[in-house]
Amino acid sequence: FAPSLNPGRLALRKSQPCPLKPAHLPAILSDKQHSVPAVAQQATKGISFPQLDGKGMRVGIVSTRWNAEVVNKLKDGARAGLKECQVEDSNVVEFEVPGSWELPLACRYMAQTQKVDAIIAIGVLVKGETDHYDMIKDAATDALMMLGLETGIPVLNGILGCHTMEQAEARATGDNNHGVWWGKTAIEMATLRATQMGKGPIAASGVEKKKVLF
Ligand SMILES: Nc1c(NC[C@H](O)[C@H](O)[C@H](O)CO)[nH]c(=O)[nH]c1=O
Ligand SMILES: CC(=O)[C@@H](O)COP(=O)(O)O
Repeated sequence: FAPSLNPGRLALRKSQPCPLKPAHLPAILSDKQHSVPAVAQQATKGISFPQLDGKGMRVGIVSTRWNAEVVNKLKDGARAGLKECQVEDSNVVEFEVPGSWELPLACRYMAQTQKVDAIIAIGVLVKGETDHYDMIKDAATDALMMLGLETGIPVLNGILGCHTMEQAEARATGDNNHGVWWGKTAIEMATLRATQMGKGPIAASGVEKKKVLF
């Protein structure tokens, strides 16, 4: 079992049983011997991050007003994740769109300015009575992926596709707030872009101050 790189997470979780089958243990041990109650598995889900330095990085958050209550919690999580990476509040630019369908285009407007190091798109799709959910879920997530590949700017997929509002709430709450991971993932990918492509950090370069588009 590889320990978390983030001491904070490790400290929070050290009293919980490890749900992973340690790679170095003999294969003779059955999965059953490693099984843990569902609740513990849920609590230990997630990802660890290396030490990240987002100083001087400028990050966009585009979010929906659909399912605003949960979306706002995810946004809080994303801001907290960015803060943990030393991104200054003044370097987080935010705007809203009606629904998840609108996220890719709004993110594209933001990406085209070339004044952000990463963009986090946040929305919550909850399956209703019609096929509308499936149409939006696949199209919007594909479009976000294409946008990142097309522009080279990391575009985070912060769209939750849930069958119930409870599922969405659970993923926007406490230690399971996915927004925190999205914030950190944004900085990890922006750092990769900076080191591999020599692009960014935007705020440190002062580029964003030359012409204000948003
Ligand atoms: N049902 C949900 C929507 N629907 C709205 C669409 O995203 C879009 O705004 C409309 O079709 C106009 O283009 N959006 C969500 O984000 N979440 C939903 O659960
Ligand atoms: C605009 C919508 O998202 C809506 O038409 C979806 O309807 P439903 O959630 O009942 O499938």
